[in-house]
Amino acid sequence: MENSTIMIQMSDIYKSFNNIPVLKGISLEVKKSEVLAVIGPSGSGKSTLLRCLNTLETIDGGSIKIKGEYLAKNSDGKAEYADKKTQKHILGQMCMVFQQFNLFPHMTVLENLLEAPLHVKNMKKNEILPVAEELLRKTGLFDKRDAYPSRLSGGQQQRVAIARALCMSPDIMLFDEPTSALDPELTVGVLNTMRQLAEEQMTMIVVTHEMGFARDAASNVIFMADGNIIEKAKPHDFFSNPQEERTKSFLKNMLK
Ligand SMILES: Nc1ncnc2c1ncn2[C@@H]1O[C@H](COP(=O)(O)OP(=O)(O)OP(=O)(O)O)[C@@H](O)[C@H]1O
Repeated sequence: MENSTIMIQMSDIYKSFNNIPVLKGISLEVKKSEVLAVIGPSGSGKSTLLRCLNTLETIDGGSIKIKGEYLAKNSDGKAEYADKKTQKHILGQMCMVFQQFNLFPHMTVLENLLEAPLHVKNMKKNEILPVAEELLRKTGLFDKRDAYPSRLSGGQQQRVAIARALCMSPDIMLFDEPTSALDPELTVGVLNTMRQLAEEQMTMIVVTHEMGFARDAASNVIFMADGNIIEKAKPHDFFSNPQEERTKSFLKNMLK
């Protein structure tokens, strides 16, 4: 159940690629422990929205606040980013999981988990090892700890990617279509791991085409089309009684 602390606040976000607007004044808020599902047609700007949150893309206008701290501030209609130190501090609180798992192929599963805590956070191995092992147990991957990623199924690799992100103890997890590259039978394990995280009160934004997950694991759903948020609602209302025509026709196609 979400509480009232605002973890993410995006206000009036604009982003263009080659003068073509992709985000057209997006505003949203995510509260602590909220699971926000972002759905919408291909090209509507969902991935760009997430990528702007973790600075893989920069915004042109608007502001982004994470846990009350400005990552980017609106200044005369333009976005002005915080200094590098502040950015690093803010970004250290968020981890992102991608469609392609992006594991280090030359490292074992365990080494993948330990890499960032050891070399980004400068933690000691005896501090982080028990955390990593516990995460591997939780995601059902403990017996794979010494395997290389190429030996794992896509679903297992994605669960490693999630465990690796969690090893950084983030307050916020961003998921960009985490099951889209997986065969349907492999999505279940990944979605179950995400459901478990949601039950443990992790604050999450999940860009997904998995309507089942959005319906029963999300606390709120937004529908994006053409760079705008068209509709935002609680999952039950969103799926049983969408208000906007574009949402209705999207859902009709997706739930066919
Ligand atoms: N780096 C880039 N350079 C140029 N155009 C881009 C870039 N990244 C995204 N776009 C364009 O921005 C628009 C939105 O893309 P985005 O990936 O955010 O959509 P999406 O809703 O996540 O789509 P999908 O569901 O297919 O992943 C698309 O028209 C895309 O071609």
